[in-house]
Amino acid sequence: MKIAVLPGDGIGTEIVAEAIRVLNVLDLNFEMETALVGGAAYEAHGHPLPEATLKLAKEADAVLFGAVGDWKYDKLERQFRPEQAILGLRKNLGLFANFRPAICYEQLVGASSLKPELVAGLDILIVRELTGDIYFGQPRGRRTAVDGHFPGAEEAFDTMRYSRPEIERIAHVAFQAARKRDKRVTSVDKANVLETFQFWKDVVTEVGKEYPDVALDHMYVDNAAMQLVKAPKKFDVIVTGNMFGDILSDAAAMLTGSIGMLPSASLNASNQGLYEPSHGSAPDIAGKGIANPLATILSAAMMLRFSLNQTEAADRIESAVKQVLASGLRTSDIWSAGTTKVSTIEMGDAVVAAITKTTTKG
Ligand SMILES: NC(=O)c1ccc[n+]([C@@H]2O[C@H](COP(=O)([O-])OP(=O)(O)OC[C@H]3O[C@@H](n4cnc5c(N)ncnc54)[C@H](O)[C@@H]3O)[C@@H](O)[C@H]2O)c1
Ligand SMILES: CC(C)[C@H](C(=O)O)[C@@H](O)C(=O)O
Ligand SMILES: [Mg+2]
Repeated sequence: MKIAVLPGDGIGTEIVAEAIRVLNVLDLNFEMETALVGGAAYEAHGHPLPEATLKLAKEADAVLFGAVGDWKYDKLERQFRPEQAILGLRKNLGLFANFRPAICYEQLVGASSLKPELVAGLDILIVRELTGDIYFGQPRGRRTAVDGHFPGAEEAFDTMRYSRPEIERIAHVAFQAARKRDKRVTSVDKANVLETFQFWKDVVTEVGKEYPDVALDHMYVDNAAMQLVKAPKKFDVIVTGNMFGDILSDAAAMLTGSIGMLPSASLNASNQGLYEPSHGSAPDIAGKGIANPLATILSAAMMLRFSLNQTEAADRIESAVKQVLASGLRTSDIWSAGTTKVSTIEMGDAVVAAITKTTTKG
């Protein structure tokens, strides 16, 4: 078994280093190979997703990804911007199903920006379609407007689109996930305005008929954003398109205490997966040694569970994380009075130590 390790930029390198230490202590005998991606790859090879990196990712059984991006690349031609690396990996590997579980650990109830009673016990799953929608629709570009409010003016445009099979397959993923949980799916759309999302709603409804044991309801995305901060525990599984899923998952991150707590798994049809925290390269804190590595460590646990058939090892990582939080250690993003502030590396040390302790106990 081979894991492609792509740390990327900013805090990507800091948090992936901790996840690697956690994987190493489990002694699972995987081969790991590291490659450059994002801005780091652009600097070295002139492209954010070099051929060799893509090849490594395709050949691996799973990819562990950090984050890409930095403000200094924002003026580059789009094809050279770091973000194209993660988009290219998703597209090239066919990683259409993105799982973003938002779980509020008991110890972090007070770290959320919401009232404790709204998030205590929270366990929701966002299933985000990841290879379609306005992110990948063609045509897109710049042109001179021929109509609209300002004919003759410079304008930019993107194309929102979804095909029936694309919606069907992500809907199946969501219903099947719901069967293992509380058997409720909320499909989030904007069918009241966008034809793409009326179609989305129609197709999800059709697929839902194959899952009579799962309750399906539909919600407009603006209301969903509100409900997520009003009564998040009412959700079980949320299924939605690429762009709405991006936005709603960052909002859901704060329900867990911090975006530094939200892992993710992106799977293709053959269960090959890319695992990454839901957050970005955080240039504002990069290099300071204060980033929370837990979203990446928990993404590594998802990798063991979903792609590498190592359920027990995944359980051990997750219970080590809970133990560390119970012992009061916190990176600054989840720190509150009465807890102990630790660095990225100290948090990694603590998870490694908690795993080692359970190993010794046998
Ligand atoms: N998958 C990815 O690689 C990915 C995802 C999102 C954003 N990005 C890129 O990252 C760059 C920064 O984007 P942004 O600032 O909008 O989003 P971001 O997620 O990087 O950061 C948003 C805020 O959350 C904080 N934060 C994020 N992760 C944290 C962690 N692990 N511990 C503590 N605090 C954390 C940051 O310090 C920042 O204040 C951009 O170039 C963007 O395109 C990449
Ligand atoms: C960096 C960017 C392309 C990416 C996205 O929009 O999908 C990020 O925000 C994410 O959530 O993984
Ligand atoms: Mg995002």
